[in-house]
Amino acid sequence: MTGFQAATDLFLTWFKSVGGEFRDDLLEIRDLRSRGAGRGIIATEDIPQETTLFTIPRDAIINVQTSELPKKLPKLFDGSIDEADEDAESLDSWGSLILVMLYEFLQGEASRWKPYIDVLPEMFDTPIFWTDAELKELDGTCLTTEKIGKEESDNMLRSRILPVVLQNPSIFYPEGAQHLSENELLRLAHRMGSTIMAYAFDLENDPEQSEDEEEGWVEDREGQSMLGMVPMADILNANADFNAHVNHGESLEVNSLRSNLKAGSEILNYYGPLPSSELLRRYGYVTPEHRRYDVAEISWSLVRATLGEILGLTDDVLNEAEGKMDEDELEDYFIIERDSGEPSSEGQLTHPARFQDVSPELEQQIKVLLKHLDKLKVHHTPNKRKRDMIHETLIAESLSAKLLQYPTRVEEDEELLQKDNLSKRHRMAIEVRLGEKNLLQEAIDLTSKGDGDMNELSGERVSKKAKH
Ligand SMILES: C[S@@+](CC[C@H](N)C(=O)[O-])C[C@H]1O[C@@H](n2cnc3c(N)ncnc32)[C@H](O)[C@@H]1O
Repeated sequence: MTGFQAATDLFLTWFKSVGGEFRDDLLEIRDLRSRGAGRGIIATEDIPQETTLFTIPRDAIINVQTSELPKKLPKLFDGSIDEADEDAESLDSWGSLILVMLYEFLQGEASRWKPYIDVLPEMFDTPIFWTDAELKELDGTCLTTEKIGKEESDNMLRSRILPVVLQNPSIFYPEGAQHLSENELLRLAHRMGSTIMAYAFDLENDPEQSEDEEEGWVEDREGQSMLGMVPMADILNANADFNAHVNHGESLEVNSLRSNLKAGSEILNYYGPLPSSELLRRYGYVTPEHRRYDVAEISWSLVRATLGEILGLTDDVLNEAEGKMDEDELEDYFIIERDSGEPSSEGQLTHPARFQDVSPELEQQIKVLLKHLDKLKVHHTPNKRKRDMIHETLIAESLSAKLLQYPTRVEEDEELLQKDNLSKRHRMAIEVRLGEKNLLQEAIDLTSKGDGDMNELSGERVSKKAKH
């Protein structure tokens, strides 16, 4: 038996010993590493709709209510720390759970969750762990350095999390245990943070309990919900086309959703309508089913520069007109996305995702800018038809300019994906950028339907330029 299988078996035995119920007669935890999906849960029989597949008692969850750590450092967790220090922020649910996970991890055999912690990952494919060369493949996509947030996480962990462990070694380490160096601790804190990002659940109240008790499972401090690590529910992989649902009651219950869940199918949870970029950022994987939710971001500065080009206006003029706009109305970025609809109650994707419009917010901002240009008498668009033409041309050309910001073209990406020697990370980066480009092309096609008009305007611009 491999170490991987042995760890799975120990975990399942432990899960039952803490009161978890698992329908072994219907399900099996399988090794899905050959398809890059770690562990997953597979149906071994056909499963009827609304079958309870497994149940997790609330005290088997790891969080601030079940771990011993908050009892040992009460001031830190009850929000009363540093009341005298106005600059001190209390830990949010994220920071609290990182500390709890560090504590439980460092406790080793002394943690009551040890067999569960042993099946949590040591390595991640989320971009926060990518090398610079790997990150380069994401150039032009929504996954910017800021969005990936390595530096911000480092700072948060160094300033808020590590000092707590370093100042309280006798709490975090069992007697005789070797203490980690600051760098080792930082690596471990990143690992715990990423585990929480990809595995933790937002816990909802047990409706029965919250009726008569004030203290519920939703931590209402500053409106934040309570995060928790939920053994077994997080062995489930997930997709946009899914077949199971987690119910938050007295215990957490995972139920089947489909009327026809066949033996051999993987039981899949749902993380929400996430675009490939966000799925990669939070969970370190992508799937074809999530592509329908892909998004691209276009900056206002690019649209503005394109408008300057089309109308032959200088930056000064554009600045002046923009200066007349209400600052609250001025967005820096616009999201381009399809109308993807909702999955059915059985978790199926029944409608194709289609564009309705490129971005009503962008259209509105362009409209306001054109109105101010008109008022300044630097550019007059005499009739609606002409204004619409400028609109369409501007949007289509801005989207085309955005396409040029990716270092590779669609055809190159498609060719690269045919290779079978690509690393997993490289392949995922290509999927993300290709998804964005396909989306932008679809938006261009939608905008370019009135091509005749656009040609007319482009022709006008060319002749205008030629005159200068
Ligand atoms: C909550 S865990 C699911 C259990 C996980 N497979 C394991 O072995 O621990 C979430 C992680 O599982 C992987 N995962 C989830 N759904 C996946 C899918 N459809 N395809 C590939 N990997 C998936 C990703 O690595 C993700 O970060």
